[in-house]
This record gives sequence, structure tokens and C-alpha cells, in this order.
Amino acid sequence: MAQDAGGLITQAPAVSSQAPQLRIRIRNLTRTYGERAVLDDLDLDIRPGEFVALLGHSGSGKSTLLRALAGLDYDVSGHGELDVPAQVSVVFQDARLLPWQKVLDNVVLGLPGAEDRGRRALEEVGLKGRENAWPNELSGGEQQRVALARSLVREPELLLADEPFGALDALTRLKMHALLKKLCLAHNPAVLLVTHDVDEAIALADRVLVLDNGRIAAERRSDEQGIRDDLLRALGVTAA
Ligand SMILES: Nc1ncnc2c1ncn2[C@@H]1O[C@H](COP(=O)(O)OP(=O)(O)OP(=O)(O)O)[C@@H](O)[C@H]1O
Repeated sequence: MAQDAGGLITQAPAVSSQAPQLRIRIRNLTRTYGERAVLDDLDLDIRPGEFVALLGHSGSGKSTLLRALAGLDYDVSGHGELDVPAQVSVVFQDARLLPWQKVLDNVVLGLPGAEDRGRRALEEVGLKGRENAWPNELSGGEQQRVALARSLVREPELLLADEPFGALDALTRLKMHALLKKLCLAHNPAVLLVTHDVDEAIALADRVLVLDNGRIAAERRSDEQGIRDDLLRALGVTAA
């Protein structure tokens, strides 16, 4: 597995005979910390271009699953079949920009000769003209825009996003939702978005999953009637 200096762009873990109609194929995935199975024989498929959101209680294993897909799970044992594409980008709650690199240099980090693509990516995320700014000159929302540009300039087949808007204020979040939708339409990666926000999941995803007891406990298409109530019930927020 290769990883860039920012730790954000990964080569996927061993890829086996992936079905061409799937971007992610997971079978019987188990991940155990000590005695505790956080993921327990989990199965999941995601199709090319599909946007899937993953909800679940704190500690239910959402980030563990995302790290397994990114090939970033060094300190956990487990087994199972895990097929993911070669080009995977990851966005976290914090932008993780290198403070000693200017904005454009952060976007094209590890991609020699990609400055023009980097400039276009910055324009796409609404940051044209900020190429030579330092990260600490940007707001939190702007830094997340840079993180998105850095991810998408690699044209990932799979974008993994771990609560990417969790630290932003409500208004900025809504703007970022619109931006992410636009970027996904333009670049069409498969997306797995981890979030605590039921409304964010429904607004962004084609399909919403709830992780519980190490498995997918509920699954709804976002255009299904009554999805919000169903998801809140599955999360135990409202009575069954
Ligand atoms: N490095 C680790 N060592 C031991 N236990 C861990 C480690 N990382 C995670 N865990 C445990 O695994 C469980 C799942 O953690 P994970 O971070 O995947 O949950 P999560 O659903 O993403 O939670 P949150 O919504 O709070 O971010 C938790 O009980 C956590 O304490």
C-alpha cells in the first residue's frame, strides 16, 4: 500500500477479482480490537458513482470501516474479503493541510506537473485566486474546500469522507453539501460518507445505511417515503 506525504491518498488494500459493476465489495469483514469485534461479518456493496451515507452511534465502528477501506487500519486485527478500486481519496473532519505549503501546493502534493489541474480543481471548489495563500489564511470551510480539491484532482474512483463537515457551522455545512453534490456530478466517484447527521445523509446520499453491532442494521434509499423516521428508529432515537 502506498500513501502520500499527507497520509490522505491511498492505494487500496489487496484487490481481488472485483465484480466490474461494483466499486466496493465487502464480504464477512471482521475487525477486532482486543476481545471486541467492532465489525462482525459485515457485507456491503457500493456501485460505481453511487453515493452511500453511513450512520451509526458513536463507537459503532463507522471510522473503523472507513479505515479498512482506505487501507489505514494498522492497529486492528481481522479478516474478510475487501475489494476496493486502486484510486481512493479520503477526506476527514479536519482538512489536514500541510501548513508550510501554499494552497495549490497542498492540492497537487505528490503529483508533479499537475499545477494546471490543481488550479482547475481550486476553481471548481470556489477558491480561484487563493492558490498562493497559506492554509492558516483560510477559514475552516475554505480549508475543507482545499481538502476536497486535493481529493478530486486525483480523479478517485472511490471517495471516503469521515464526517467532513462535522466541524463547520450550519450555514457553511449547507454550502458544502451543495458543493459536494456538484463535484460528485462532475467527477462521479463512488462515495462513502460517514456522518452523524440524518438529514445530511438523506440530502446527499442515494442510499443510507445504519451500522449497529458490527453489521449493516438498516438500509434505505433516500427517495423512500418515511426514510427519516425509519432511520431515527433504527438509530434508537425514536421508539420502534
Ligand atoms: N486504536 C484503537 N484501539 C482500541 N479500540 C479502538 C481503536 N480505535 C477504535 N477503537 C474502538 O472501536 C470502536 C469503534 O470505533 P470507531 O472510531 O470506528 O467508531 P465510530 O462509529 O466511528 O465512532 P464516532 O461516531 O464516535 O466517531 C470504539 O469502541 C472504539 O473505542
